[in-house]
Amino acid sequence: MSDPHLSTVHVAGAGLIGASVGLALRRAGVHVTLSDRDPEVARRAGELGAGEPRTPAAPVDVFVAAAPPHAVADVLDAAVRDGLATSYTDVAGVKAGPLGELARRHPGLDALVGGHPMAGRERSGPGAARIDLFEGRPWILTPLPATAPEHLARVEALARLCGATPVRMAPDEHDRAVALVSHAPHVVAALVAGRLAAAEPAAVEVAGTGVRDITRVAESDPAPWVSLLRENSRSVAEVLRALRADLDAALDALAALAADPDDVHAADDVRRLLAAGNAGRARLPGRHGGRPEHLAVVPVVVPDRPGELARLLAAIDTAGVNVEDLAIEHSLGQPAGLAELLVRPESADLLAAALTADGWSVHR
Ligand SMILES: NC(=O)C1=CN([C@@H]2O[C@H](COP(=O)(O)OP(=O)(O)OC[C@H]3O[C@@H](n4cnc5c(N)ncnc54)[C@H](O)[C@@H]3O)[C@@H](O)[C@H]2O)C=CC1
Ligand SMILES: O=C(O)C(=O)Cc1ccc(O)cc1
Repeated sequence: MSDPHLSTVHVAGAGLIGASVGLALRRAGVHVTLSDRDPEVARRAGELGAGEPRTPAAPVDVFVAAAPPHAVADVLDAAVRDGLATSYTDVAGVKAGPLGELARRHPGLDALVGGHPMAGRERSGPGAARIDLFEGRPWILTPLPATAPEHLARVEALARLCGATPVRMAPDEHDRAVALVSHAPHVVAALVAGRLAAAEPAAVEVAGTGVRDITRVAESDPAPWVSLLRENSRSVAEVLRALRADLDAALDALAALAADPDDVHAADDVRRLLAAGNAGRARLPGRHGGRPEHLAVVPVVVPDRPGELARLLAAIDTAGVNVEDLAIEHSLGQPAGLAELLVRPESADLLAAALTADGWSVHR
């Protein structure tokens, strides 16, 4: 199929996702107009460069509904009735409900393709928008049985212009997938973080990076998540029920160990639960949304003096090794931090040797 025509887009809902879409499309040369239920939000998004805050003068190539999930069906319904575009899509985190509702209101509508970019932040509003938010991320497209190929191709082109990789799924397949990889984990993160809210200060103060890592998304504003969980309640409940069975198994094993610390069966049950975690985590795609990346870690001690990190980066550059990621562990009052350099396994020995030769303390 030849490249679909895509030079004008209207984004309705100029918050985090809508404004990020606008920024990315404008960079790609697309003419973007914006609207929001709150005109001040559209004005602010426009000021930040996400598009022109006005109704388009003529039908656009694609209309993007970037409003909260519960509002998407009404926003798309009004746009379709007003004939605002050639193709229609949305970005909501749940698909079967809103798209099913729209298909009921417009039977046979062939111009609609559901969409969901798998990228976000813990903050909302246009001020949190990022031009590169979708770079290298999957953008799930959920065509309906009536969707015509030209509209699917046009919305795929929009996802690509935003830097994302389009992935096709059926709407209910999407809802089950995001329940597993996003919605249920969000609830669990919130529950774990919730345990900290009323805990003894002395306990919270010794928290390390582990609890920080698994509770990152618990920083999010609850309101949009209530909306998502309401719309995807069945699929999320299914994942949480399975998790409850795992928790019960962990509790049984711990009770057995409390009664008899030498109970080898109970210890093996605990080991199996933790090993299942290793297996699940190993299946997660890498940062670029591709196949799992098994990166090696090269930990290096960085003295707590000005310029040391820059000196380390220069040494890595000299070694000619590509660092895929970098994390720094540092405790206040400690004379040194630990930089964890993530590299492809075949480069780890080379980097460790080069840094050691340059006088760095490499912990391997
Ligand atoms: N926040 C995230 O991490 C992600 C969110 N999404 C989806 O993107 C959509 C928007 O979410 P965010 O940008 O995060 O929220 P946001 O709160 O930053 O922006 C939503 C905007 O929609 C506007 N709005 C509400 N009702 C409207 C209506 N009827 N017509 C026009 N505008 C309306 C609000 O005034 C607000 O400015 C949601 O459907 C969400 O599920 C998708 C991927 C990631
Ligand atoms: O933080 C993460 O892991 C995300 O992937 C963010 C995210 C949040 C909400 C969505 O609907 C989609 C993606």
